Amino acid sequence: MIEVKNLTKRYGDIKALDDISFTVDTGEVLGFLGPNGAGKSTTMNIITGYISSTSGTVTVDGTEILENPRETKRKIGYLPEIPPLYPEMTVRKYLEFMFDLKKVKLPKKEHIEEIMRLVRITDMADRLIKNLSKGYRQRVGFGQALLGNPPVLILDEPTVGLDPKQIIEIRKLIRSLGKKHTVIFSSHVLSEISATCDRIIVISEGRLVADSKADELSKALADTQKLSLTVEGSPSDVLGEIKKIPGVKKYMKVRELGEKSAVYSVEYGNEFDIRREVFSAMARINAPILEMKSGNESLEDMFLKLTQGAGKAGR
Ligand SMILES: Nc1ncnc2c1ncn2[C@@H]1O[C@H](COP(=O)(O)OP(=O)(O)OP(=O)(O)O)[C@@H](O)[C@H]1O
Repeated sequence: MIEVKNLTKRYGDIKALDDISFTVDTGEVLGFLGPNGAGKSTTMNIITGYISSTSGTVTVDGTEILENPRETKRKIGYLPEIPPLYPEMTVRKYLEFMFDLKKVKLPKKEHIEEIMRLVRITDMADRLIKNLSKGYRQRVGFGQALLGNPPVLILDEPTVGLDPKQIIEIRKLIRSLGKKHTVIFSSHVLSEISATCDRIIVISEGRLVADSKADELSKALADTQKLSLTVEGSPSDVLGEIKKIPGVKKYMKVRELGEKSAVYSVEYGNEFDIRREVFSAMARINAPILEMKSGNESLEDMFLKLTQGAGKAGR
């Protein structure tokens, strides 16, 4: 359905995208994951025809965005990071306005009613957009993206700034839209993407570093867990005991805290939960644990791992 080929984008000296290629099949929900500044918005803006690439092509259902912008754009519903809403309009007026702007050729009233039902904003139809909560405003943004029933939906960080309840609702909405549409949706949060997508593409500094099924990537990234410990006692005794615990892969003293205690970092296999063993081991050597924190890998760790092992998670 979507074919992105050798996309490169320069902004002056900055190479925002460096030879990115991927395809998205019909009906697939693709997550586009990357830290801030990785090039997600740039890619989405090129796919939707808002900006041009320096080189490379984007084809949507057989038509090329640069050669055939009008026809190609009609196949795409786009929800930018900041949806283009008019706060002084009511929800219904705004959707009618966007319907006209997009020159949609469907029965207007019925189509807008259907979309409002789908994104569950019918109750808000006559409210001014400026009086809506952020979650409802985001739904109105989804509504405008759906005008004309485009087969492809491109959603740029659709859950940013929403509270946890709103995030769950929007995830549900994306999953239900994924039944009828091909969806690309970007985020810098792995859990966000893995909860909603079939497949994940990761970009970092403008390069594609992983392309894999959602569950495979989460599994690959989650094979190691980390524990941070603050323990009072002799570091050599503490490290000697940690070393003996089954499942421990890496361990080190991170820093000393005064004369008596130190912070340690322990990495262990995901199939283990070593917290109880750590507790018993430290009790054996009479070394009180002052703090124990489980920490999954940070996004930075994860990108480092992916960038170093680029292609490993690929399919
Ligand atoms: N109009 C522009 N002029 C110059 N540089 C730009 C422009 N737009 C983006 N960039 C740069 O291109 C790179 C990619 O930016 P982009 O906005 O695509 O990243 P992103 O992954 O969407 O990040 P974010 O989540 O922060 O929006 C960044 O280094 C950014 O500073």
